Order: sequence, then structure tokens, then C-alpha cells
Amino acid sequence: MSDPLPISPVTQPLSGTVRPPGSKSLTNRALIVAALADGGSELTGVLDSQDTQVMLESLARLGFNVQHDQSLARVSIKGCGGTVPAGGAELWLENSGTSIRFLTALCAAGQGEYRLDGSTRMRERPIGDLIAALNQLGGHVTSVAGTDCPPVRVVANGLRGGTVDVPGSISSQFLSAVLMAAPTAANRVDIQVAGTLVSVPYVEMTLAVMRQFGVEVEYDSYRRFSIEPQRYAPTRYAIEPDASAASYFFAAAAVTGGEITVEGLTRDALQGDVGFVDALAEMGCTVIDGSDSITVRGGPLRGIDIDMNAISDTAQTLAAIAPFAEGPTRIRNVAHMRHKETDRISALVIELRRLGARVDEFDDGLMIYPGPLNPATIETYDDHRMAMSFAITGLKSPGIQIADPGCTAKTYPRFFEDLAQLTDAS
Ligand SMILES: O=C(O)C1=C[C@@H](OP(=O)(O)O)[C@@H](O)[C@H](O)C1
Ligand SMILES: C=C(OP(=O)(O)O)C(=O)O
Repeated sequence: MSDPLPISPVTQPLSGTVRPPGSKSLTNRALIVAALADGGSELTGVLDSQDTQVMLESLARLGFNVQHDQSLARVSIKGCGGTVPAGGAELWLENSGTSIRFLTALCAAGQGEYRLDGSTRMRERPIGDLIAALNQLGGHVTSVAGTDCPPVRVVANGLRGGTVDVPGSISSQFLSAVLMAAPTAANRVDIQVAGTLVSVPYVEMTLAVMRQFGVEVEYDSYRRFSIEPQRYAPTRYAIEPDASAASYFFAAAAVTGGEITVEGLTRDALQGDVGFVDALAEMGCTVIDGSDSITVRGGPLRGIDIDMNAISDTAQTLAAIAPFAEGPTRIRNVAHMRHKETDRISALVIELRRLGARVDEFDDGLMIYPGPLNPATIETYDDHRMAMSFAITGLKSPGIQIADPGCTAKTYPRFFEDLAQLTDAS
């Protein structure tokens, strides 16, 4: 655990320009489909963080030829035409949900015995729905401890294909994992989503990346998908900056009344989390769309009532600035946040109350009331987004310290350096 980090409130509105590192979600998707492609791909703008390092290390263990140039944020990877070279491996995925879910499906497309495991929290994160789906497609996948959580054992002999139900209400990552592996199956895969589908923009992102690597999916309003056996094409692929990471900088502008530009992202980004700026606009900020950037200009904030199901990784960002708005903020329809790095609804409620805020907890979200905050050390629960979100609260309210700030390494190892660059320049 790293030492607590005190955050100094800003003395004037925070202004400047920042370019966050590459998107975690795009990096891990591009790596999976490039590994399944028919030859060498080159990815640029690759995120270098714990979640992508465990993916890269795993692909190397699986026998893929992967070259990572960290200084240039570039990865070259030689795909094996829909197969996995090593006939078995043990993979360690820390607490990276995308990595363990996407790689479980990739391993099922291989030949041999694989074991996938991760941190204590990872062993509490559900994966049973994905296991059941892969087994319907001819896989032999089990939860080793019978918990429907990792560790996972895959005895692989390729996927047969056929018809499969994929539940969507716990995590969209199960559907994304099945979609990306589906073109390697011997026969057509017909997917039917069971129940509601959470985090829909991430499924749109999966389909977009598959298309960019030359694979076509027929689908009908995110309920039914059909994938014929196909090969991914080797591709030169540029990864967008991370839109969830951008939310902290947009929130910093909002809460300090400053003006911050995030470069490399527009509303056309493949990441749904760019939509966080619409929430800020509803709270009273001005959003300025550039040709290759988005700028947020802060102002007096008003509380809002918002469904954040599609962009739940930014719900903590919003909750962390909500105490400064006029009127309460209600965040709805994010029950799936309870299955992430920590139970994020519960963590938000505890930490906002520690600061003296009035908060109501609901099964599906929370309500935050405005009011002055007191000094406190914020517990981060090994959740990068708790650390980054409450750092923004600390720009406005004195005496806030972030416990274990090193946990941002999961997706943004240099977060506090990038934030300091903005605060030092203002
Ligand atoms: O597919 C993805 O890249 C992700 C999907 C979301 O998870 P859920 O689908 O579990 O909500 C999101 O929270 C996560 O950070 C990344
Ligand atoms: C939920 C997250 O990650 P994952 O599910 O990939 O571990 C996140 O980055 O906020």
C-alpha cells in the first residue's frame, strides 16, 4: 500500500490541456482480436497499466509473439489465425475484469488446459454466466471452486458454435467476450441476450473493433447477434485516449469553475464514457466540441437526476463533485457497479459520509445532498476510480487525503502527475 496523498485545494480555477493515456477497453479488445487475426497487427496509443500489462503478459504466455515498445506506446503482435499457440497455460489477471473475461473466451478457442486466476477481489467477481455461455458453444469451462467466480479452468478443444443465451444484467463483458471469440467457432454462433443488458456502449465498442479488424456481425438492437466463421484481418490500429480517465479532468474544470481541454477525444469516440460531458452540461457546465478535443468550462453546478447505466465508470466522478452542486444529485440504474473493483455504491456512500455529506443509498444507486465537507482520509478499496474521483473533491474542499494513491496503477499509473501538471500550471 502506498502512503496517503494530501490533495491541495486550488486557489484559482483550474485551466489547461491534457491528453490521457490510451483507453483500457480499446487496448484490451484490440489485443484480443489482433491475437486471433491472420498475421501481424500494430497497435498505437496502447495503454501501459496493470490491466493491460496482465493482458500482454498472458498473451505472451499463451505463445503469441508480442513486442511492446513502452516509450512509443506501441505493440506489435502476430495473430495465429483464430488459434492459440500454447497447448495450455496458467494466467494471472490481478483484478482486471476485461482481461479475465476476454481471455477465458480466447482460451476456449484454443487446444489444451488453461487456468485463469486473479486477486482476492477477482475471486469474488462473477464469471458464471460467461462459463455457461462458452459451454453452450462446446467449451469445457469450470469455476474451480464452484463459486461461479475465478479461478477458471478451461479444457479447450476449440468452439463448436451454435445457439447461446448470454445474460446481460451483471456485466456486458460476458457478451463482449463471446462476441470476440465467436468468429473462431467451427459453425455459426447465434447469440440471444437474456434479461436486460448493462453498459451497452461497451458492446457497441466491441462490434466496432471487430469491424475494424474485418469481422462482420449481424445484429438486431443488441438482443440478437449472428456471427459466421471468419478470420480477423491484421490491422494497424490507433487507440483513442481513455474517456473514463478524461472524466476526472472534466470534473476538475466543473468544480473549480475553470476550463479544461482533453485532446484526442471527440463525441465520435468509440467510448460511451465521452457522454459524461452531457451530465456536466446538465449540471450547468459549457461543453465545447473541437475537431480533435472536448473542452469543459465550469460554472455554478446544479444537482441532477441521472441514469448512468451506460456510463457507470463515471458515476464515481459525478458523485465526488455532487456535494458542491445546488440541490441533490440522484444517480440511478447502476446496480452493476456493485460487482466491480469493489462494491462501488457502498464505497461511495461510506466515503461521502466520512466527509460529512448527507447520502441516501439505494439498491440501484445513491442520492447525494449538497453541503460543506470536512477534512478526511478517503479509503480507496484498491479501486483506482475511488482514488481519482475523490482527488477531484480535494481540489475544492480542504484537508482531503487519498489513501493508497498507487491503486491508480490499474488504469492510469501517472494520474497524479498529470493532475499536478494542471494544478501547477494554473
Ligand atoms: O467492456 C469493457 O471494456 C468494460 C465494461 C464495463 O463493465 P461492465 O460491463 O461489467 O459494466 C466497464 O465498467 C469496464 O470498466 C470496462
Ligand atoms: C470496472 C472496471 O474494470 P474491469 O471490470 O475491467 O476490472 C473499471 O476500470 O472501472
